[in-house]
Amino acid sequence: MNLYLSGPSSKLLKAAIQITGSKSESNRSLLLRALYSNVTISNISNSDDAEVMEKGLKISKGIVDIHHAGTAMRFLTGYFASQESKEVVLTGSQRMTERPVKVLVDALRNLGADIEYEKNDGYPPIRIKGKKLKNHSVSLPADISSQYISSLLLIAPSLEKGLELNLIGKITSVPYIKMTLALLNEIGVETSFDGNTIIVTPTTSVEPTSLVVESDWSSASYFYSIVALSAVGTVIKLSAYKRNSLQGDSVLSEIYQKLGVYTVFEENTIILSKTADLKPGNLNLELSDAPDIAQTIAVTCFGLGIGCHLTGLHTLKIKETDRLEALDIELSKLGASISVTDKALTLEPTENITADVAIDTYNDHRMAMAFAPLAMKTTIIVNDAEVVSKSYPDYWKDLKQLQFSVKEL
Ligand SMILES: O=C(O)C1=C[C@@H](OP(=O)(O)O)[C@@H](O)[C@H](O)C1
Ligand SMILES: C=C(OP(=O)(O)O)C(=O)O
Repeated sequence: MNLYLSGPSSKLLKAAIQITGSKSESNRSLLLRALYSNVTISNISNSDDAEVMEKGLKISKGIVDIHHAGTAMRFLTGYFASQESKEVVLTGSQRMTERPVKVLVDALRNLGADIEYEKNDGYPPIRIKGKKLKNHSVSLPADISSQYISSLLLIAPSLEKGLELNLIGKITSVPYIKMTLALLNEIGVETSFDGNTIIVTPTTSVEPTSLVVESDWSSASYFYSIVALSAVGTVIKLSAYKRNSLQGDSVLSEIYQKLGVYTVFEENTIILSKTADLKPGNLNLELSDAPDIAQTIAVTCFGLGIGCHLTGLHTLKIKETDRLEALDIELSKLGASISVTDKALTLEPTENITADVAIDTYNDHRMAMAFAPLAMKTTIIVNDAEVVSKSYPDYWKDLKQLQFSVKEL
């Protein structure tokens, strides 16, 4: 499905949108519920990634296909490795077979797991024979993906002696590790994170706990972008958010203030207002704590005609696509002056945006969602627009609510 988009006739927007639950919090909560049956969950994400996670957790034998869901791949690897009597082959989309799992598999093997590669060493598909994991201490590199660490932490309290992790190298995507620990704490598991060492106490049962998933901040980023590209006076309300978010992407409220978007909290709603037409000379940001909002920010800056220098992007090459390359190609088509390395992106200020360009999305939901706000400035085509369902199935419906014209080609 390719979509032709144009923005609302008035650039002064007023709207209120309910955003689905965080896929990161949902997939952690689902795993914890599978381990501790008296955990209940509300505001769970309606995304494909949460759906494949929920289905995967119910399978005991045979093939578990998690499609494009990185968290499901990594979290289920730890889960199945520690579940006696289960034997599965965990696999996913073509792209998933190119996303590395070696660091996690090595760590689990060191704990005693039985995991074999079905095709290429270091990559899915993998055959996992569940076992009681005997060891309780392991070291692993922490600079490639935090999902490996979260996977180990999620099963940690169910291990006989708990778990001690020694993290090697510069820890990446730290807020996601803290989110995992916070959710463990919420169900009553004791943890500590001191320097490079994380310790999780063994826990056989937990008190009945109801986990309320906060709505997804990465999904909110596209509305921050739309507000930044709109006229002064625009107000968009998003729910349901928490003042003390576990999601690192909540840093959006600080970042977009530099682009004239002011955020206030009112109960469980964030109110985004365009208060000024700001044009900072150049936006310099280090995003290793919030990699998923890099595409949104790069596209917003392009739409505003300002330059940016984004660093800390070393994880982007192994996500749904090589996001640095994809941004380079697609922003260039629109007339951007952009350069990328394997961990940074630099955009020069440009005045003009080429109209009616068809943006390729590379099976990456965030390519589709990050480029759509440019319809505030020009007409644009988004190819294979259905990719958004990975994290935000209602995205196009919600843009229509903002009076965007969304037409199938
Ligand atoms: O743990 C999580 O829920 C996630 C961690 C991040 O991945 P990396 O740790 O691989 O950067 C992030 O990009 C992904 O969307 C979700
Ligand atoms: C990187 C992402 O997801 P995952 O790694 O879970 O596939 C994402 O949603 O941007």
